Amino acid sequence: MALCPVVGKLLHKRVVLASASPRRREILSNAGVRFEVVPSRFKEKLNKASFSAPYAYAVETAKQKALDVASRMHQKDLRAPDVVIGADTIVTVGGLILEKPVDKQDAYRMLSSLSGKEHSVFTGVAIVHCYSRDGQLDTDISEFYEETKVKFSELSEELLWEYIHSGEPMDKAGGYGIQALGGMLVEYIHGDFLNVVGFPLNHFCKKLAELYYPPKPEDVQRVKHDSIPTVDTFENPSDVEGGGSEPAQRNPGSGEGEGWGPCAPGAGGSLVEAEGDPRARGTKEAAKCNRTAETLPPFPADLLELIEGFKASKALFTACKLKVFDLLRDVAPQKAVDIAGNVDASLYKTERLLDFCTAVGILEKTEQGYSNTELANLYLVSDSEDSLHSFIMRNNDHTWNLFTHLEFAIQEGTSQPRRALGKEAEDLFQDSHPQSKETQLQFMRAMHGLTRLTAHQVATAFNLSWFTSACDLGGCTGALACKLAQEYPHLQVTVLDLPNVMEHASCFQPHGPEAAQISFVSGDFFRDSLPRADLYILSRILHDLPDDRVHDLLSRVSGSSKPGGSLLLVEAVLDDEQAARVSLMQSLNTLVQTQGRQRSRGEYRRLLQQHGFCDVQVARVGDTLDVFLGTRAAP
Ligand SMILES: O=c1[nH]cc([C@@H]2O[C@H](COP(=O)(O)OP(=O)(O)OP(=O)(O)O)[C@@H](O)[C@H]2O)c(=O)[nH]1
Repeated sequence: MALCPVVGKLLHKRVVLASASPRRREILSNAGVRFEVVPSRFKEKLNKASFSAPYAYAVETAKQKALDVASRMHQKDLRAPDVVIGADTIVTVGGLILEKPVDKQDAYRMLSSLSGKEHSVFTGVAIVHCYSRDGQLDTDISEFYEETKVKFSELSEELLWEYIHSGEPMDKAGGYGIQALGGMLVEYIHGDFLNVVGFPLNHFCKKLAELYYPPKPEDVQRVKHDSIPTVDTFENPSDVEGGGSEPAQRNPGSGEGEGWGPCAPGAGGSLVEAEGDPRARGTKEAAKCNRTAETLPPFPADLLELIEGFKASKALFTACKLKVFDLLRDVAPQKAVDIAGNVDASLYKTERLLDFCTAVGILEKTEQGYSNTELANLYLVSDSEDSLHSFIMRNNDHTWNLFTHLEFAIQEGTSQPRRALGKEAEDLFQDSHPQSKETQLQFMRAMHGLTRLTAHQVATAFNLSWFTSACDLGGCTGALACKLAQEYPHLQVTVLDLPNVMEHASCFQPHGPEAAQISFVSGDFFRDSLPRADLYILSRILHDLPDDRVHDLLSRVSGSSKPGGSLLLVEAVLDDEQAARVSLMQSLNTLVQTQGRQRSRGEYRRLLQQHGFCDVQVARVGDTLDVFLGTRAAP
């Protein structure tokens, strides 16, 4: 692949990304760069007025971020990394520089100044090559910036506040994330999209090419000014023999603005080398080393992520189990020593865990200590409204064990609760296998968090306003019922679930006005008569059941439905290409846990029709869920 040789030049180096931005991390790792993350502690408070142009401010800030990390790492290890990359993204409008908003009012101020206008996004980048000379840090700095123009639509007050309350603006330059909800505000962009997201990858590759493959005078005519060189363009004997592997050193005679000097004759065409200079010797060795790097196959970044992915999951599970995010919700920032003391763990190892959490964007680290990111406050704190803490703990305590038996599930074609948990698959959802109150509550909280993630979209996938009564079969904590009641004030919703679930449902009952619309009924939808309703709901139930039980349940629902009544079915389906990876992973989850199976959209549609539900409509919700609405025909 043409881009690989450029990025491949970094493969044998210790590369550090001096940034806490999860977006920068993702962009660089998607490009196959292997690197460590050490967030910079440089305070972004240079005097903006002292810069001739906004981009100069971004470039200088990027440089200071990278230098801060280089010098800290050098002091700590007495060895700096080979390359440190720093970046800074700003937005400019009407002569003002906008950085990350400090609070919601600030986000409002920023976003309203962008409404209906074109603005510029600048990302400054510094690539700092580090060398150790007599114990001192020496650096060669290469810097550049990229500009992208973005135009916003006119934004209503309501939209602005809704967007601000989503929490997305808070850690983003200019108060928006073009890659997520913020993309909806954008009318057009001119330039590099990834530059807006935080890292101008294309310009970065060109810069690397310029550094590692400086054109020889005779090549100047051959190289298109703005192209990223490929192997074909540059691979020739003199390039391989003499260099092109280490960045070309600045010609001592050339000024800062002149960029990188052309090759010195006799040094293989690309390096200025001094006899006896250890740095030059290192360069020769590296050149030999990188000769093979050029012919290496593409770096398997995605594969490595797959191989090691379980370690990242386990680190998150551990931080949740130690309630690190609860601790930091209450008091932040906190130093590692205080957090370790609070969670009763080793200081050194806690610090490693906290730094990992910082690197993956769920904690922030400053000189004052660690704090939760917005994401952690929303989802990782154990008692937040949208908490996924119990879902994470369920994965840690339950699903993890099941997945260690995946090979048996595949070989034997059976689910594995007996081997993994000492239970039968059918006992997982039944009263027949009593669970401790804590396990039951953990399961219910996990389902609650998961259901809430998509409940609004499920409730509004179709216009359900003409129904007056609904029954959510296996509706657990009533998370979906609650959204339905909020959306449709004339709808009465019954939640039917097993007695062991209903026993704890009161812990989740809503307190708002919608509480009066919801009732909880204890029962087994396979045995007891179903509460009367003109809309039945089966949300994420059928995939856990084998075919005979699916037919059994659907015929009971169909038998209870009046002509004109409907069934709303919610399931992750198997055959949608876009969602293939997530759905396939869920299908592994189903096969290891239960006797059910994931089905295709066509299969669910046929199942509904077979049981008398016609005019089946389907809507896609989020990345994975399909919502089906079928109407009971007259028998
Ligand atoms: O559309 C988007 N625009 C910007 C972003 C993110 O915004 C921040 C910009 O902040 P900064 O450059 O100061 O970087 P930090 O996040 O503070 O990390 P450092 O440790 O590098 O200072 C950046 O994260 C962009 O990715 C976005 O996501 N979308």
